[in-house]
Amino acid sequence: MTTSANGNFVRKPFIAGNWKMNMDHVQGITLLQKLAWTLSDAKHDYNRVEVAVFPPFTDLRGVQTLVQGDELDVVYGGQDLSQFDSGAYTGDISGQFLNKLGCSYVLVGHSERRTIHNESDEVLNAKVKAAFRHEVTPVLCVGEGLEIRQAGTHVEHTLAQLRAGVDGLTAEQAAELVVAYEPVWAIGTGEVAGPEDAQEMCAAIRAELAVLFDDAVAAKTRLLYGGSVKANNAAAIMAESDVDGLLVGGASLDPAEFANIVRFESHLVTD
Ligand SMILES: O=C(CO)COP(=O)(O)O
Repeated sequence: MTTSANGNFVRKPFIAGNWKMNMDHVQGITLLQKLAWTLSDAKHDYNRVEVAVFPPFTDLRGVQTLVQGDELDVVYGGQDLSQFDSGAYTGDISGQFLNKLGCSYVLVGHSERRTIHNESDEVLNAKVKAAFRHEVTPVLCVGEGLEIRQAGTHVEHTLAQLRAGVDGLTAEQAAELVVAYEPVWAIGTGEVAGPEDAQEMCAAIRAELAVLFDDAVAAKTRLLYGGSVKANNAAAIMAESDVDGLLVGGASLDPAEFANIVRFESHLVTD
């Protein structure tokens, strides 16, 4: 992350937990309550670091009720949305429904959607646009598999996904968008990309946004890293100048561990 002379962050850090297909709606409420209590005990400043969770669709109504009832500052979002607004699309979820449930964000193009559900760049671009149509901010996920990393073409590959994902967006939308770099080989494997790998790609994404839009957009878009993030590696990754946040899978299911990731600032090594 980048700080200005007064110690404030230039872009507000964003720490997000992707619960994937874990936690039924009862378990989800317990997890969120524990997370909120832990952060409250630690006097977490939500104005300084934004905290988001991405529960399964079936948990969202319960999450909304808890967030509203207890006036939590945690924001939340869906893990996917349809590129369509309504109609005969069995099993799909409209961005309008997510908006109505108070979702601030939605994940688009997670590698598990790209691989298991064969979602193409064209479909993902339509989903990004659908999210904006319904006033839900998309978190566009990009990243390479192991073979591409080994071939050394990971930057090219990831930037191609980025270009396809943001095609046709306005500068204003691009500045609001969040992009998550998640190298597939580092997801759920315990294999974490080093802070320098995260920085290399986030810097490349920012430079590409400056080319596709302009410098002002590139300076605003928040870029996340995801892949085997834990409390013990979060601070080092967040110390990189172009990394503005973390998209956490497994470790977000443990409220104490996730709270420690949110509180990465207390783990920063100071000279
Ligand atoms: O895919 C991820 C978050 O979206 C990362 O998952 P893990 O943190 O479990 O590696």
